Amino acid sequence: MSLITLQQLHKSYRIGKQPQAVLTGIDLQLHQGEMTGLIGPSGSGKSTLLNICGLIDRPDSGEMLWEGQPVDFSAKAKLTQLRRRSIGFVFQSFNLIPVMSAADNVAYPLWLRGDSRSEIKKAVQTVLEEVEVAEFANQLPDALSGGQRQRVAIARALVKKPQLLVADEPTASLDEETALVVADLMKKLGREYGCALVIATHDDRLKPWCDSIYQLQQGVLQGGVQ
Ligand SMILES: Nc1ncnc2c1ncn2[C@@H]1O[C@H](COP(=O)(O)OP(=O)(O)OP(=O)(O)O)[C@@H](O)[C@H]1O
Repeated sequence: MSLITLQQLHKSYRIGKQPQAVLTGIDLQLHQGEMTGLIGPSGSGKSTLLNICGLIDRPDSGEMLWEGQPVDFSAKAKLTQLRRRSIGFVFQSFNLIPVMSAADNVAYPLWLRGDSRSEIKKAVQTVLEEVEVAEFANQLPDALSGGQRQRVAIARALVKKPQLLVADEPTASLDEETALVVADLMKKLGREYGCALVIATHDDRLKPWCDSIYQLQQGVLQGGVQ
């Protein structure tokens, strides 16, 4: 069974008096252990679709199933709980908290969840080693390179062992070599942690990492399993 099933999702934004249709009938399944790529021109709705998958935004109509159960977008507290517990996010601009060390940034989702200090310490150390930045644990984000910051952001997304990892242009701020290393790491760790990974990208070089790749054009998805 897929982790996430989207059925006939529609979403528009109102700009002035005019509604602008962005998603016009999206059908998609995301499977654990697999990487799904979304490509498409700027403004085609990739972030909008990721935000719905990540329970940050809601569709106007259509259904989203999580492990086969319909998601109720009006149940805000339940959505927040599911998002905190089960979804990790990686962004182009890393979104690390500048006044917190790399280790504390990674620990943050576990503090929010109320884990014990000893559990947090162990989990943070393990994941920082997996993304190969353990030696920078006590540094502030400003002291790290872009690639190192994105590794810390990946660690922060994975530390709670999410079922879904949502990545919006995760390599767009990185040089070519670093981008490919980061893509490789996300794919490897996504498999290891058994999460479904959905990634929006302009970067054609990431295609080989994707199990399925979809082009978002005029509100609908084209493509599929590679
Ligand atoms: N909160 C919002 N209010 C109004 N319009 C929005 C909002 N968010 C997105 N849009 C519009 O929806 C369309 C799709 O935007 P979206 O950010 O999803 O595209 P994208 O494919 O991710 O673009 P990019 O590749 O440039 O990041 C755009 O026309 C954008 O202006």
